[in-house]
This record gives sequence, structure tokens and C-alpha cells, in this order.
Amino acid sequence: MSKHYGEVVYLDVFGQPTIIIDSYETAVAILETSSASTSDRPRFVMAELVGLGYEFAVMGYSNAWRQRRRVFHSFFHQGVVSQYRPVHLREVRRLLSKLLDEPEKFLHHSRHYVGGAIMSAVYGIEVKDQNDKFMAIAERGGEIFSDVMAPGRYLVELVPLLARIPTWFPGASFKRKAARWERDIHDVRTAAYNAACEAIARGDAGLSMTSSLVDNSIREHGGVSAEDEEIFKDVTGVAYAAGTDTASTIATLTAFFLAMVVYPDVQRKAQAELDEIVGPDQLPEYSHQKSLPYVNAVMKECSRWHTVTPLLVPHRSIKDVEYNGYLIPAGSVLIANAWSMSRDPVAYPDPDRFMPERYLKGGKMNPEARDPLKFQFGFGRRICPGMPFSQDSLFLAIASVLHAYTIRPPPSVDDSSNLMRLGPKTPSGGALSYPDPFGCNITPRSELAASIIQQSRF
Ligand code: HEM
Repeated sequence: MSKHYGEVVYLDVFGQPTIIIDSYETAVAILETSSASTSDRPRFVMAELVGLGYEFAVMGYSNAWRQRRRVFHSFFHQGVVSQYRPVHLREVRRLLSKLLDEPEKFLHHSRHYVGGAIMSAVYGIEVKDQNDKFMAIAERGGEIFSDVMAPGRYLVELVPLLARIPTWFPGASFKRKAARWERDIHDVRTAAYNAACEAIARGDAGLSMTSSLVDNSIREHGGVSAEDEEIFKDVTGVAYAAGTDTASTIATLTAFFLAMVVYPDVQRKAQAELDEIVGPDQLPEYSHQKSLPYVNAVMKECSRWHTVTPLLVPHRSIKDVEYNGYLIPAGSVLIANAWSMSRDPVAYPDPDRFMPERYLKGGKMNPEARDPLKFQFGFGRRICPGMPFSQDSLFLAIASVLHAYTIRPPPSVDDSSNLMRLGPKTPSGGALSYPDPFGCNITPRSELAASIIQQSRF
């Protein structure tokens, strides 16, 4: 888009000033340097109608948002996420073991890997069953989130007055849908939270975000006030929803499997590095991460190659902002086009190609290469607070799967032109983007690898 219209595009959408930001540098100038003025959110009417207003991800730049974000941050910032590593390590052994038994269900197992870690971290609940009800609730919540946050999908976003028409009114199908979905969203916020509180009351709860919040409250105030209980449900609910649903980390992990199918040379290079650093007798640990530049580069390239949230989540300006001689009026909706940033041919020559080498120089991470995490997780005061947790989760899965398994195209894909068709596509539709469905053939790299996985079963 910037090729034709420039890096900042102004649109008047039914009287609503809307700015599309196409370049990374411009996004930093507007959303980071001026973040005190550009960290509000526009109103998401459909999200409110389905009950998603409790998520601080959709709240305006207010005290309620600040309060919830502060609580969330205290459990997920870079300095504390290592406390969840034992959980990721347990879940990755489960993932490897399931891949041995049912490799064709790799996407399903990946969902359980990501969701299992977040369920433990947030509620102290261990997900064992393939058909776990809490996983199903979160996945349903994720589908609804992606639908209602899709830009331009609902007329009510442009004409909020429509939200007042009665449900039976002709053309009010969006309201009937919202009424049905409200029950699902209510379950996301309360079902696992209530189960965790029951376990705390019985005295058999695992250590978690919920148990810490409740225990601290009892210690400091002698109990949990009704007001605090609402905040605890909001904050644990958003962590569970954002971490477990069909989005984010899972979409990046799916892109990893796809990239390994399409680019076998990359896979071989990453495996050679793992063989040298980790060796054949054990599985990767976090202590290996610093010595695995190529695997780290694969992980970064997965995030860039497949953009999970192509238009991120819109911000809104609360004051006039000047950028490069232009005036961005207060009240503008600010949309950062992460898809276009990920395809910037200057930062990423041959951008559709999966090429971890772009982040490396002399066998080490190249500090001059643009790190895609700087835009794929948003900007300024709204930057994704779940990034450190999701990076820990992704590293361990990517390193462990590559170390133990070979990922090949399914037998039905017999030549390279068919393979390339599996590559990334310009996203369309929902707020969250997923690679198209694909199959792959996953087999242990050696008998030793299979036996290590067997031994680590629990
Ligand atoms: C690959 C994984 C992920 C990606 C690509 C991703 C991306 C994003 C993006 C683009 C935003 C909006 C940022 C902005 O408005 O500028 C966001 C916000 C958010 N994310 Fe993530 N996310 C991921 C994983 C997670 C995880 C695992 C969690 C929870 C543990 C999480 C929790 C949140 C929350 C709570 C917000 C709202 C922040 C706010 O509005 O203040 N995310 N994420």
C-alpha cells in the first residue's frame, strides 16, 4: 500500500478520521514516541455486545485499563516468566510424546501444548484430557474474538446507534448472534476461575496466578473483596483467552510446521546446530537457548513470515499529534499494518522467502537486522504484555520438535511447486490470521530420539 499512497494514509470512514500506518519507522514515531497521546482504543461495539468489554485489550486508556494491565504485568514481565519454565518443560514432553503416538494430529497437540502451559500458569489446572472442557471454552472464545474484532465486518462499528435496535428487528441478526456468544464469553471469564477458586478452597490448588492473587488478598485484607474479585476474573480471563485461544502463539507454531515442510534445508541446518549443542542423548533445555542462534533465528522468522495479527489491534489518539508536518487529529483511529511491515523489501529482501539467515552475521544474531518482534506484538504502552511468555513457549516447542523429529511434506505433495503453494498468503477475513490447513509427515529422527521421548513420558 505504501508504494502507491505513502507510509501514512488518511481515510475518512463515515466521518471517523482513520490513519493507516504502513511503515515500521512511522509506527514507532506515532505509537511509541507519542504513546502518551496514542494509546487509547477505539470503541469496539460488537466486542462490547458479546461481553468482551471486560478484557483490558479492548478497554480505553483509562484507570480501569491501567489497574488491570499492572496486575497482568506483575505475573508476565520478562523478569518473572522464567517461573513458568518448568510448566513449559512438562508440557513439551507431553507434546513430543503425543507426536510419537498420533503425528497426524500435530496441530491439535500444539494447541494443547500452548493451552496446557497457560492453564497451569493462570489457574493451576493441568490439562490432561484431549477433550478438555476449559480448552474448548477458550478456543470458542478465540473464534468469537477474531470474528468481532475483524475490521469492517459489522456495520454497527460504523453506526453505533444500531446497537440500540431490538433483537427481533429485521436486520438485527448481529444482535441475535451477540446474545448467543455472550454466554460463551461469560464462560471464558468465569468457568476456569471458579474451578481454580474451588480447588483453592479445598486446599488442593496448584501454584498459579489465581492462587497468588487470592492468597495475597487474604493475607493483606483478610479476604477477597467483591471489587477485587471482578479485577481478578478480568485479568486471569484475558491471560487465559489471549494465551489459549486459537490465536497468537498457536498460529506462530503452526507457521513453524509449515515452514519446515516447505524449507527442508532450514530444518537440516537447525538440526545440525541442535546436534552440536544439545547432543543426541538429551532434549533441549532453556540453558541451551543462548548457544542456538540458528534456532532463535528460525523462531524470529516464523513470527515475521506469518503475521498473526495483520492489522494488530487499533489504537486511538486522545490529543492532536504532529507527524512529519501532518496533523493527526485527536480522536483518530490508528491502524498499524504489521503485514506490510513484515513484507518491507528493504528490511527483508525477498520477503516471502523463509530465511533465518537474515537475522545472523558471522554465526551470531545480527543486532542490525530488524527484529520482527518489534512490530508483530504491537507498540508503545499497548505492546503485548504476553510476549515474554509466548517466546518461552515457542522456543521450547520449536527446539524440541526439531531435535526429536523430522518434518516432511505429506505424500500427496510431490513436487516443489506444490510445496510453495503452501507458503504464506496475503491475509483476509478475521482479526487473527492462520496458515491455511496443511498436512505433514512427522517421524522421530532416530531410534535414540524415540526412546528418549518414551522415557520422558509421565
Ligand atoms: C505469538 C503470540 C502473540 C502475538 C503475535 C500477540 C500479539 C498482540 C498484539 C499485536 C497486541 C496488540 C498490541 C497493540 O495494541 O499495540 C496484543 C495485545 C495483548 N496481548 Fe498478545 N500476542 C501474543 C501472545 C500473547 C499471550 C501468550 C498473551 C497472554 C499470556 C497475550 C496477552 C495480550 C494482552 C493482555 C494484550 C492487551 C494489551 C493492552 O491492550 O494493553 N498475548 N498482543
